[in-house]
Amino acid sequence: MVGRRKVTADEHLLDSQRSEEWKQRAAWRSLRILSEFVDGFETLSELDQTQAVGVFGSARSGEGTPEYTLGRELGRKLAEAGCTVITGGGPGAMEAANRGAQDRDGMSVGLGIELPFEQGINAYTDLEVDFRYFFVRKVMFLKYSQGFCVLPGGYGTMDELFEALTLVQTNKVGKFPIALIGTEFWGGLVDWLRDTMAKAGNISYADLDLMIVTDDLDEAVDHMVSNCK
Ligand SMILES: C/C(=C\CNc1ncnc2c1ncn2[C@@H]1O[C@H](COP(=O)(O)O)[C@@H](O)[C@H]1O)CO
Repeated sequence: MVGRRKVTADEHLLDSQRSEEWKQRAAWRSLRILSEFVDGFETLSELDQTQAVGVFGSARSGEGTPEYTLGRELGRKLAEAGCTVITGGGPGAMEAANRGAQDRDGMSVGLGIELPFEQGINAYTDLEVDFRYFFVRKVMFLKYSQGFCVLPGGYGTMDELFEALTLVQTNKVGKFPIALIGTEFWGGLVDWLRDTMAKAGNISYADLDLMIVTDDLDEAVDHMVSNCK
């Protein structure tokens, strides 16, 4: 613990300021990482038979916010379409989507992450796995989801979105539908991607078509169902 803050496994692994002995032990940490992959694959293998959609979005969109309402409705619609809903298992938009899936008796999955401040997985999951390492958890999102719906969010959401986009852009994964939900929230980013990033030649204009931007949840869900790999 640092003060009242818990030192996480990610922090231990990434800390470059430790003693030689500490650095030697980092090599053994790979076994712990391996065991986390094994646990994740074992627990989530039952999802191999389902069509699953990952939902990303802000941990801070609490109950009562428009984003929470949107996330819950999205979870409901995904479940009605027969999709399993996979989230980060946290609060805010993640909780909303898990809750919506359960509202319609859909399968609701939470991939939790160890954080410096204890929080636990939200109360609306049927299947959950807790990860110590963010990067292991990311592999699970990508392995077990066939598409992604992205609600308004912050850095965590951006990280997850751009990881998915990069994998599709570089052909590391095949067809992977991505829907950004909320034109007002996402519009500025998409304008910047086109008018600055694509204009500078850092992505191609065709790369903008790797995602749709919509306010229509039915359109987002249709995009998932008709394009899932
Ligand atoms: C900030 C608070 C809690 C954070 N708890 C999280 N639990 C699970 N997953 C999380 C958490 N925070 C971020 N994530 C992942 O990133 C995305 C949301 O990040 P953003 O920066 O809020 O957009 C989300 O999809 C998760 O996978 C206390 O309220």
